[in-house]
Amino acid sequence: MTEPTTEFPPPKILTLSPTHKPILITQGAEGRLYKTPSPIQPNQFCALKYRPPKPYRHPILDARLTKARISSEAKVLDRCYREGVPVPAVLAKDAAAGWMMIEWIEGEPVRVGINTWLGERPEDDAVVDHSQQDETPLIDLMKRIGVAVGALHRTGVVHGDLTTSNMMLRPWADDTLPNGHGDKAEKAKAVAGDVVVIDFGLAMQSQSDEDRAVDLYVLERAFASTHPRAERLFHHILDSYRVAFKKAPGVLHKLEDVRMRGRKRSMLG
Ligand SMILES: Nc1ncnc2c1ncn2[C@@H]1O[C@H](COP(=O)(O)OP(=O)(O)OP(=O)(O)O)[C@@H](O)[C@H]1O
Repeated sequence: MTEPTTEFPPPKILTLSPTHKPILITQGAEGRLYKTPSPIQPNQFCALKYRPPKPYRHPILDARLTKARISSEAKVLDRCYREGVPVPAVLAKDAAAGWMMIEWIEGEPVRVGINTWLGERPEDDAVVDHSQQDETPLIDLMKRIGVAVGALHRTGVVHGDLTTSNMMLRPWADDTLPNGHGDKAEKAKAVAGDVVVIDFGLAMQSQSDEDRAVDLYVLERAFASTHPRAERLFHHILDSYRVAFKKAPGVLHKLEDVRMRGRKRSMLG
């Protein structure tokens, strides 16, 4: 991802309102994400995901690819949303024009919440005396992640890029937030909230244990590199996945094979 800029023209849909300027949130290699007032619910925002034309691609191929990608992402999101998986709702789309409008999810990415929790901990996790710390709020978040991934897989969808950046922590209502002030309460608040899975650009429909295991493996590797100090807690994600998803035992068995292949590959360089 490069630094967001506003130099590029947004899609036509975002230029129609004379009063509201869309905000460019991120700009990746393939697409851009804007925050804009919702045309459906006044006083609310939505996210507009836009895949602009790629000048380096043949125009016919580019139009076909863009349309297929937006349609596929919207279809997967719709399916998940209908089945109660925590994902943003699709509000509108024009696949041929390269955009879809989805529900805006308030809150921070899970990555930020976990890193706030970890705070100034020493890099080397082994020197920390965990018995002195109440890690329940962080462990509870790990369990909510496992439940969300279990729900996703139960629906017959694999995400393709599960990371703690592709999950948002939607804040709970104030009265359900952890009580109190001070460092401990602030840390607990950082990891409070519902886990909402985003970015289904690489997702596909699959019922295969192998595909599901690869999904978990991608998350495991991403987690270890993003939060090395919390790596020893990763098993809580898998434990709650096992409880949330009936077919988890087969997937977790496959995960052993996938890990083994990963280790062999890294040994061979
Ligand atoms: N529905 C949403 N509500 C709030 N913020 C969002 C939402 N969707 C995405 N974001 C924010 O925008 C960032 C980029 O979104 P997303 O990952 O979907 O786009 P991308 O990485 O450009 O997509 P792709 O990987 O498909 O090219 C996210 O990391 C998140 O911070």
